[in-house]
Amino acid sequence: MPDTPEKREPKGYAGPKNPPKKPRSKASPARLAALDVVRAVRERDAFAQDVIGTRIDRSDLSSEDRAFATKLALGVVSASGTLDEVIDRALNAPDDVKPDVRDALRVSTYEIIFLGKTPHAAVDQGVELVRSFAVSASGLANAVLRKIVALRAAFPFGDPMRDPEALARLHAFPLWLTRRLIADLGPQAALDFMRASNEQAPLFIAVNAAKTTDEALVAAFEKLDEGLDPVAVDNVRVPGCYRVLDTRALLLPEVKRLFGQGKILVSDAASQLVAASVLPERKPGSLLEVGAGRATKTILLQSDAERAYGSQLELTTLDNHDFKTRLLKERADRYNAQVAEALTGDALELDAVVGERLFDEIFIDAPCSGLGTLRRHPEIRWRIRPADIAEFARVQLGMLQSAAPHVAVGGTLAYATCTVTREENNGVVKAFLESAAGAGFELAPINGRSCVATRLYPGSSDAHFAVRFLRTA
Ligand SMILES: C[S@@+](CC[C@H](N)C(=O)[O-])C[C@H]1O[C@@H](n2cnc3c(N)ncnc32)[C@H](O)[C@@H]1O
Repeated sequence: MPDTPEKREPKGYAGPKNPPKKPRSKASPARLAALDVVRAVRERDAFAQDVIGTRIDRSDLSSEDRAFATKLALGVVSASGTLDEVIDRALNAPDDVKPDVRDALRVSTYEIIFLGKTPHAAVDQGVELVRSFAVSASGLANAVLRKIVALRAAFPFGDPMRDPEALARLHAFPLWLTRRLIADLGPQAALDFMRASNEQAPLFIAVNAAKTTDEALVAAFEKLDEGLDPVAVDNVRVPGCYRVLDTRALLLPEVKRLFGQGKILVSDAASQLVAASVLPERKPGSLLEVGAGRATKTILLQSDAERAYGSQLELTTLDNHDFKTRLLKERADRYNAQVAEALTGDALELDAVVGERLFDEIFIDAPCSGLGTLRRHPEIRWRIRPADIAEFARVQLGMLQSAAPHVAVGGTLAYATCTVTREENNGVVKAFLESAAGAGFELAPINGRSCVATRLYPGSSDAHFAVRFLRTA
């Protein structure tokens, strides 16, 4: 999903316009923190992870409370549409419930329906949560939550094996998206995808070869007695990628120092796989990275270049947001990733940005629906609309067509997304190859296959997609 500055928590942001009054209730601190996040995500159209970063990670909650608050907040945002449907079934006049009361009901309904919380505790805590900011609504909360406890046995209100609506409810997905996933991935992979989207994402780090070595990093973690597993995705070892077995390791001062020194960064394993896989066997003379954002792939590409070729690439980056280009420069600097030129401009009008320049490789990290990252971006699930997917596909195809004339003959054009819809992946590839701009390009193998297409299943990396086209004429 494209992100914009106004969706993020501004620096020094002190909280919502109408922060919940100091609790006069017995709601637990973790639930109050989760409610705070859920409310901010709704009111500010914010990203849950960003709000969790400011409101939970930096709070003085105990580590257990932080973990529970995070799980609750991510779960409630992920399931919000389904929670609303359940809440509405228990209300006589759904439209009369104020949004902040509904937020609190969502938290408790999530506990009742999806976490199997004991009825008494869930109702009690839900009422206390509402009482913490709206004493007058605590009676309503009590009545609604009791009805929801009674509804729990019938959830998902149908047979998920036969009824897509029940299947969608069971995994807290919009019905249209459930149908689309089944059509695009097949029933079993769609089911795996939906299940995995509701689980916590594993934590992967990348070793920045521009600053350190795998050996040094592994030794540093061993010294701290923290487990690291080397990662393979689809049987391909991802260079420099490790899974951190205990996420609390990130709180250790020694590990924080490694991040501060730019020796490691957090990045999903599939994202690391894509960066490593789009580099050709022989070092290209120049590479243009389109959709460079805040430099994560820029850093990975240069780190992989150090590994593969022993030196960094002549790398130009492009993004259409100036604030991202500024962030990219700062971040690339910290990670010692060399950027020859960081451009801001529209990749749909590449001629206007780079004139007649040719590159040995152009890599498009395309804006997309982001469905492969639902565990980390739970708000996408209920914000995305079918029309958005068609619009992403239009922009993606436009980016490829605009980039094609700027690839030198014999060079490569790589295209990546972090989504699973056929329309944005194979659909765009096909449309490009069939278009006039795609004449002279053919699909080139990537890791010995026709594409990278990582799947989402419990414990997996995110779902990413990548292809490489070779310019032959
Ligand atoms: C998938 S994100 C890139 C993530 C980034 N490469 C990273 O690793 O962090 C896609 C990026 O494309 C950028 N973008 C969207 N439309 C664009 C356009 N027309 N021209 C240039 N960049 C665009 C967005 O601002 C966003 O940063």
